[in-house]
Amino acid sequence: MRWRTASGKSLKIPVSVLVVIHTPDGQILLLERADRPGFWQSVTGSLDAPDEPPALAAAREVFEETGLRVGEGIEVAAEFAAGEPALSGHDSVPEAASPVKTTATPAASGVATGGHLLLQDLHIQNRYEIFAHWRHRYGPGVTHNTEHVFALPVPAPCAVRLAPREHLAFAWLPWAEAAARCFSPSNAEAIRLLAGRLGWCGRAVPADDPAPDAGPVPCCSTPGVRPVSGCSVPGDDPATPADPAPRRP
Ligand SMILES: Nc1nc2c(c(=O)[nH]1)N=C([C@H](O)[C@H](O)COP(=O)(O)OP(=O)(O)OP(=O)(O)O)CN2
Repeated sequence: MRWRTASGKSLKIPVSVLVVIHTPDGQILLLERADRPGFWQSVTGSLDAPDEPPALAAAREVFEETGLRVGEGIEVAAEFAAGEPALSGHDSVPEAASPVKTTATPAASGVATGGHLLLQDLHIQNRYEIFAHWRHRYGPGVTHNTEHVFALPVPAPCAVRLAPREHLAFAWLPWAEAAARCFSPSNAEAIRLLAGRLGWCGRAVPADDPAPDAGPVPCCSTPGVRPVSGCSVPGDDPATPADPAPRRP
């Protein structure tokens, strides 16, 4: 979102949220940016106003970008659970998405209802250098952005309602594939962190007290599950997306 200055110029506030939407078994929802096709990411967005609480911004961005409402249950259509798109229109389920498993129980109508969606504040703040190609959207001299990280567990992969001006497609991917596909280093790191915490790597790791000499969690880049502080930026402007874009209709 943009913040309008007194002069009427619309500028982004350099404080944003990142919301990793995931299933219990490590499927991650990724969205393909409309302004950069082939660039995939979790839900992101800047604060609407300097005093907007990050948790509210996270819930707002989730709704704007996916149609999912934090605090409400979701419906997983039986057809989608079987691997077919549940919604018509611009939404798509790219072939790259893994076979869908659902823990929800189909009701007589063919629609299964999940539990309430609860946002989880991971209490992680990443401070990253803003890519050169996006710096013009911020005020003069602004070079860094602070990103607050949240997770949103959902019971099963579901079709989402995209905001066509912001995104072209969505995909549910296994966590390792999703992390590899994200263009944003801090997004990939958050997914790997969740994989360590939730045991998708093969073993669960306690969040608060990883053994100091335990070494890295297999298949996670983050040793233990210590919060990321100050995400490193390997390159300023990624010339190409992490992976070729999944197929779209
Ligand atoms: N090292 C960097 N990592 C990341 C950067 C970056 O500039 N450097 N940027 C992002 C953001 O995903 C990207 O800037 C988009 O941010 P977002 O706030 O979602 O902006 P949008 O234009 O999509 O939208 P609003 O919803 O209007 O805020 C990630 N990592």
